[in-house]
Amino acid sequence: QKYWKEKGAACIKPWPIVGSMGPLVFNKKSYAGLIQDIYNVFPEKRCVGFHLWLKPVLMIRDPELIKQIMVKDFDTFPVHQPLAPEGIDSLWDRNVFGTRESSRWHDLRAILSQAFTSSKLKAMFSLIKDCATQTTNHLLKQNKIVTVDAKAIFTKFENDAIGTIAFGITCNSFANPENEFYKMGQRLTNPSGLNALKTFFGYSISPAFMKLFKITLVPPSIANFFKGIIKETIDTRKEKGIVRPDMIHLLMEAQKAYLRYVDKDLQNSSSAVAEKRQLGRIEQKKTEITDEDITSHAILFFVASFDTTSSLLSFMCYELALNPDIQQRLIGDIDTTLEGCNGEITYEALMAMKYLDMVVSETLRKWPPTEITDRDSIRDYVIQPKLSGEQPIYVDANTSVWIPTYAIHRDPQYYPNPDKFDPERFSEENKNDIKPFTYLPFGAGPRNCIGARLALLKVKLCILEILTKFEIIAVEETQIPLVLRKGGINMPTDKGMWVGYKPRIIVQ
Ligand code: HEM
Repeated sequence: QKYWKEKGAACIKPWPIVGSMGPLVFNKKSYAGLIQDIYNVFPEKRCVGFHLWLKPVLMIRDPELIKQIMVKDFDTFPVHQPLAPEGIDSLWDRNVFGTRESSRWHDLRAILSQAFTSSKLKAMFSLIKDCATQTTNHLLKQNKIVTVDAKAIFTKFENDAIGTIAFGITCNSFANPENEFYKMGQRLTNPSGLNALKTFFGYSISPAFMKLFKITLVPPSIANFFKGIIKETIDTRKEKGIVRPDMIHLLMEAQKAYLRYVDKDLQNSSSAVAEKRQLGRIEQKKTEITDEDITSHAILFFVASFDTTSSLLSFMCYELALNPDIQQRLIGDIDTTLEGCNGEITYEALMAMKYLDMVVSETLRKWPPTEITDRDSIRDYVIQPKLSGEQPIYVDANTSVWIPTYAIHRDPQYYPNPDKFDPERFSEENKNDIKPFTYLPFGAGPRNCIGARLALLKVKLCILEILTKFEIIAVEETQIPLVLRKGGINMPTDKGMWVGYKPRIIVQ
């Protein structure tokens, strides 16, 4: 408390050792609930100080200030809080999320952005559609109402989708639920015990402890498994000249472009040219991409999309089950769209579906898969007073600031009746009323989610496939209202998200 008082910010009184995380640690609150509580303590303040264990963190409440930090003053806040001490996890440190080197981040971001252009997404469309079809076929096979925890279905869908897009492999987790890739993916994204602790809190508890015991973010057994897959894929592709419209291909192309560049460069060996080469490398934005880097990014894509995408799909099914009017309108829209393209959905037709987009947007508003996002300052910074009675707030270099996405999305001053699932908030007429920087499911500014367009494509395609064949209904097991699990991070629910998938046509 003293720390933030001296820096000029209102602050929540920390508990010894656990700081402000007590309610989470002692299973009294979900992570989302805790964020909301911290957010609500000082409703009139633009920011509030709290403690992540012993580490002081500043939560930014005011949308204007969020814009200032994420966009205008990006140069001061260009990185996320490191998840592990630098140097301990070479596999993680080099990817676009983990790197703290500004020029490398810029280059990687430029290379990776090419994977998410409309033409690349179009090329991936059929790979994703196959996974969505396998999901519906699995449910259809049973030819009855299938009652299931939606999350269990969509983790399989997402595993297969990211397997094919980022690793270049076909899994079909429905036909083959014991596949090693799925099991390793579960271990990677659902860490338990010490692993869970370190991925979330490790660095803020004690970087020295992590360094001493060489605790890595991606445990060596899992890293080696994924490294093996990537190596095999790269070798086979090089050997057989295979070209597939996925992310490995893109990174392999970037790797080749760099090697061509260095090759050409090394033909001139005088020292004068060396300097030119140095400049040229910066100007031409050529970043070396090693096989390790490709592995690192494949793992990053897995981690970044596995839980987020499957959560979004699960929450959407839950809300549709509880809101049959909304679901019927969506089904009507889907049927009309399919009629317009002879029963075979196209990328363009899917992207043009307005009501589907409204339903997805509202799900992301009510249930954002990532409760917060963050930025670290790389130099000292002052938040100048703006409201009467405010004083300057001094943010030292290497301070973390948090953007409380979940709490903002549930704040009634921005979204009246926030617990109501209402896609109309995102209609053509209404969406312009949403205050800038109060809708942040994919973050904002230059460091926003690079995979947002891919995520939306996957989710829309999958839900369309499902609603073509099924109606989603509430069943006895459906928890109403839905309760987030106390002590849980990344929006887990207390009792799962059980719904029924009722075939629209039962085959006799
Ligand atoms: C519903 C699904 C998803 C949600 C809700 C989501 C959300 C987010 C959020 C909130 C951030 C931080 C943004 C910021 O701080 O401004 C982020 C970053 C990121 N996301 Fe996503 N994400 C999703 C899916 C994906 C997918 C499918 C991929 C890639 C395959 C992906 C790759 C990334 C990467 C690489 C970053 C870090 C970008 C950087 O630091 O430059 N995400 N995501």
